[in-house]
Amino acid sequence: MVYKALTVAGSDSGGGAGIQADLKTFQELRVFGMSALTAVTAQNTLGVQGVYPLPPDAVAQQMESVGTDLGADAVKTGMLFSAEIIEAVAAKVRQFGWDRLVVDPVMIAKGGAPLLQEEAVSALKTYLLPLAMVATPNIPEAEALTGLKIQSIEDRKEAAKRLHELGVKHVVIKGGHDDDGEETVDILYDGSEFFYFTSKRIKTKHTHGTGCTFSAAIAAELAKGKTVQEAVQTAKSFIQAAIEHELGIGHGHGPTNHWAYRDKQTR
Ligand SMILES: Nc1ncnc2c1ncn2[C@@H]1O[C@H](COP(=O)(O)OP(=O)(O)OP(=O)(O)O)[C@@H](O)[C@H]1O
Ligand SMILES: Cc1ncc(CO)c(N)n1
Repeated sequence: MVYKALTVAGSDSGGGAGIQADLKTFQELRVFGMSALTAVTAQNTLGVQGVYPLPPDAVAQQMESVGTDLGADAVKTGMLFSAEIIEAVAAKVRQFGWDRLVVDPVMIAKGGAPLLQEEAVSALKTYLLPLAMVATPNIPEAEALTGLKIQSIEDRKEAAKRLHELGVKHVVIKGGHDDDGEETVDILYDGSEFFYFTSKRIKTKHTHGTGCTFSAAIAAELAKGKTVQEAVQTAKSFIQAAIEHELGIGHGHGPTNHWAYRDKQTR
């Protein structure tokens, strides 16, 4: 059986985040990867040097090409840049009935460069999040989407409930940014229960693209027909291995190691 996943995201020339992280992750998890590019970024481990969005029609046409021929068992979105691109992407998701949809609401790169225009946040809430099977905000993104200030686990649970009310079926609020403590905890809310995915916090500066890789791994597992809980568990193990076995390349915040999870399985 060949499982297929489509990523709708931006290109990271440095190869650690965006489309490149997504396709590498799909491949590592034995899922055929396809892409619709939303923007080209000139980017490396030191930061983002340039952002060149594509016309919304070009994004829609790439999705149309995939949808009318190959089809997709799961779809994920990453950097979408503008309200116009968000509307175009949501329309195609509806047209093809892509219900195994993971929305990673990418807003700001680690170095502070904006990857989503501020006025596009409401478009994300209106058009795309209601279609999501899973959404994976980090803490600052969950704050921007809900208007809440998130400090405690209780605050994160409240934010998850608010996002569920927008129509997101499963909300994962990631704990990478909560840098106290020895553990990272990702919280999953399915509308009735909370589930916790905990791992040892790794002390490293090489975390470029962790969010992209994590959400791509969820999409890959959903493409295989796994449940959301199973998919999040595999994604957590995948990103843990990728952070733990850092590559140590570039002069700034380096990429994670996309082949580490497979190495661990086959060793
Ligand atoms: N230092 C760390 N040690 C272990 N796991 C981590 C660490 N940092 C992040 N993670 C995990 O990586 C995943 C992504 O979380 P994070 O909050 O960093 O996403 P993000 O901010 O959206 O990433 P980015 O925007 O850089 O792509 C989560 O599963 C989180 O628990
Ligand atoms: C293209 C792109 N998408 C997402 C992120 C967030 O990590 C990034 N840095 N670059």
